[in-house]
Amino acid sequence: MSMFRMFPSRLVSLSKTQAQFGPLFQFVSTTHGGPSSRINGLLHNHVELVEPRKGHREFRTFCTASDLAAKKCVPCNSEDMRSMNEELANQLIAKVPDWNLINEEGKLKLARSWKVKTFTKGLEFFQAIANVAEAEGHHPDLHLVGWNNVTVEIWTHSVGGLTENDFILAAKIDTLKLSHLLRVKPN
Ligand SMILES: C[C@H](O)[C@H](O)[C@H]1CNC2=NC(N)=NC(=O)C2=N1
Repeated sequence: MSMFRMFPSRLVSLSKTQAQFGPLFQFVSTTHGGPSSRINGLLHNHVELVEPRKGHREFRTFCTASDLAAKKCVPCNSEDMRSMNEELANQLIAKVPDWNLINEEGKLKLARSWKVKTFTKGLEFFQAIANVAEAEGHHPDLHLVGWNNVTVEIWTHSVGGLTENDFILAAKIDTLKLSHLLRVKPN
């Protein structure tokens, strides 16, 4: 499949850096937002062109959670960083199925909650996540409520929404071995 083809536009925005190196690709809709758009950037993962639906063409990337976890967050202050739309967020949330996609007054975020064994194990939990966040230069919002309820929210503050960085961080958090800190849910 040729890398550059004209497709009806689906306004999806990622930073150029992410589009070049990510398994995703960037649609650039024409200025008038009309039907033509171009794919640019490398398609790292198999992309399937789903049958056109009423003039739209849909793409599915097959990047997996481990693909996301193996990637690196890009600096959030790059000038071409923009938040993604809900459609792409709904596609990407499938790659990190234990996370929830929340919409807080129009602001999209990723969120996930756990119950920890003790208050101090909650702090250990945060420290393990903080180590990943510091290594990535991308940071979550951490909540420890009622001594053992932990919630992690991830979004890109510089754009006020979601970017691929957020999904990368969520996928990396999911690779951490933290079950020893967690209360086992009564079955
Ligand atoms: C320069 C550096 O990219 C910024 O300060 C980072 C730090 N960590 C961050 N974390 C998150 N979640 N969003 C940001 O916009 C952000 N910006």
